[in-house]
Amino acid sequence: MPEIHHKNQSSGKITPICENRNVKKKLAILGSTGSIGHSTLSICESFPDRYKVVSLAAGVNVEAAYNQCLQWFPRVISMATEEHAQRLRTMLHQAGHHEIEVLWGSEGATVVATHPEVDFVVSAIVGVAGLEATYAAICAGKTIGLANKECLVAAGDLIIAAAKKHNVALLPIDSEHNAVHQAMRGGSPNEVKQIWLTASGGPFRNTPAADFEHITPAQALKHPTWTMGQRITIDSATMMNKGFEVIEACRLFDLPPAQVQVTVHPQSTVHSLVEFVDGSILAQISVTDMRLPILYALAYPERVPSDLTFDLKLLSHLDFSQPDLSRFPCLRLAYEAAAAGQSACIALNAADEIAVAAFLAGQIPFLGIPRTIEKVLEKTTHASQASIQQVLVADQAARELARQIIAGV
Ligand SMILES: NC(=O)C1=CN([C@@H]2O[C@H](COP(=O)(O)OP(=O)(O)OC[C@H]3O[C@@H](n4cnc5c(N)ncnc54)[C@H](OP(=O)(O)O)[C@@H]3O)[C@@H](O)[C@H]2O)C=CC1
Ligand SMILES: CC(=O)[C@@H](O)[C@H](O)COP(=O)(O)O
Ligand SMILES: [Mn+2]
Repeated sequence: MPEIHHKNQSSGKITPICENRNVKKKLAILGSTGSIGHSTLSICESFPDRYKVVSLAAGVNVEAAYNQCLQWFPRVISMATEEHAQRLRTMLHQAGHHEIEVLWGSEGATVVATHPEVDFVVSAIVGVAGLEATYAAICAGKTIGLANKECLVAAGDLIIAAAKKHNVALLPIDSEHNAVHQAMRGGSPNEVKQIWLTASGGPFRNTPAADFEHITPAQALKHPTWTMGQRITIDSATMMNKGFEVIEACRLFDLPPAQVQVTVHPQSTVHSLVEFVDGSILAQISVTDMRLPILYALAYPERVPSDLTFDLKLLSHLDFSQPDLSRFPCLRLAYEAAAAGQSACIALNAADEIAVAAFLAGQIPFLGIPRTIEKVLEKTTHASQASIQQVLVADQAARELARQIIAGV
């Protein structure tokens, strides 16, 4: 059995580099209190002369948002609800900080993302909750560091069209797409034969099918190689995360699903591969630490020196194998949704979000996640969504359907 190295995401600090740069990139961070938000702020700490935090958006973690305000003094911060914004405002006012504007909801996050001083937006709110603000940032001409894959699953066509129209760079932070983005610099798009997204296989890579029904949330939340938020961790356990990533890759790199392959690579050191028509395969290899793809996106097109070094000994044993679609039906469902079109992709993501929450709440078993999604997809009819508002309407309908299925109505 090969030894798989320990998770090291965001462990330790990158040695701070002071460069006395005159021009700093000015950042909005959507999802600042989450795993990606935390890693992004760690980069800002390490490169104080390169990056300045202008605005933040968070959900319900008022304590963390308050601490970030005291460290970064953003011009504006937004919370998920009015109640959470009011609690944060009160804490800031009691500490004598009246200068930080506190907003809430999707509108508040949109103000954060489109702030006139901001030139780079890190999109890392989890789920479709981040869609409106990300879309608005693109339309406002901001460069996007995109971690939020659900945006591309639900509204990929609209996002890509807006990015083209406004000449905006969408720089992938998701580790696999970041790897593909790096490898793509080795050839032109029409020279690509196919891409290979690596999948860790999650905590149940070797679990027999008969045991899947009894998987608990605590077991599913133990990702073997990455430390991440709860939704993506469960999605990795079902391999829906890889399904979303297939759709994300189709959108970002303008490829049909047949040219986006998945290979199970439990070491999570090869972050993905691009196969070119001449037979060459370019892979991106680095530490299992999200700060590297975040730094790549923030610094692009430059490369910034860091001490996120990779130990070549970790390449002494690498495994790659085919995913097992019978034990991981979510990956099959995602390929089917990708082929079926936008309405199916919206339903795929919405049903998954509801089903994952129900699993974590102990309302459905692990296998209830794919069962719920499959039933929602069966009942989803094709319609065209020509605006973000129409996407959100379809998203709400699919959520309602998933809730009804879970309730057994
Ligand atoms: N973590 C990772 O390594 C990777 C993550 N991604 C993607 O990045 C995104 C973020 O993931 P991750 O950081 O792990 O997730 P987390 O759950 O750790 O963080 C989610 C963030 O979103 C905020 N949030 C949730 N709901 C709302 C809302 N309604 N309004 C405003 N903010 C909200 C949370 O705020 P609060 O905590 O205050 O409630 C938190 O800041 C996801 O789309 C994920 O798929 C992609 C690749 C890797
Ligand atoms: C870090 C990252 O990009 C995650 O999306 C990761 O890929 C999840 O691991 P899985 O490969 O198990 O889905
Ligand atoms: Mn990923």
